[in-house]
Amino acid sequence: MSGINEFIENEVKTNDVVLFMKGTPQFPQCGFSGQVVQILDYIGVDYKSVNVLADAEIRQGIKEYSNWPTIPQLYLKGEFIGGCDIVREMFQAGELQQHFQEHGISVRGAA
Ligand SMILES: N[C@@H](CCC(=O)N[C@@H](CS)C(=O)NCC(=O)O)C(=O)O
Ligand code: FES
Repeated sequence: MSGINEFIENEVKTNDVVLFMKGTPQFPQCGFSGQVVQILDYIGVDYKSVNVLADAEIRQGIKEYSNWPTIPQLYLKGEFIGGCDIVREMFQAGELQQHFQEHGISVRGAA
């Protein structure tokens, strides 16, 4: 396994929620990444973010890791959830919040 794969695996296994994105939550560098940040902030979950624009190897490596061609990529407990479209659709259906809760992640307004 390459060093990049190990780095990615470590990130997604040691942090409950990880968002691979362009830019930072404070300053997203792309609207797709920004949308996922807004949804996660609205739901009120804590998450680790990784800026793929800071490292070309991570930008490429994360696509191979998940077999998904684009950024952003959201992970929950080591599992790839999806990109912007999937996250938005799940959020609008109330499924994202439910999914987090089912995995023991506290969300805003939940007991
Ligand atoms: N429909 C995608 C939108 C994300 C997307 O198209 N990302 C592009 C542009 S930011 C991307 O990551 N391209 C490959 C790259 O920039 O490395 C989703 O649901 O996440
Ligand atoms: S950086 Fe251009 S669409 Fe995301």
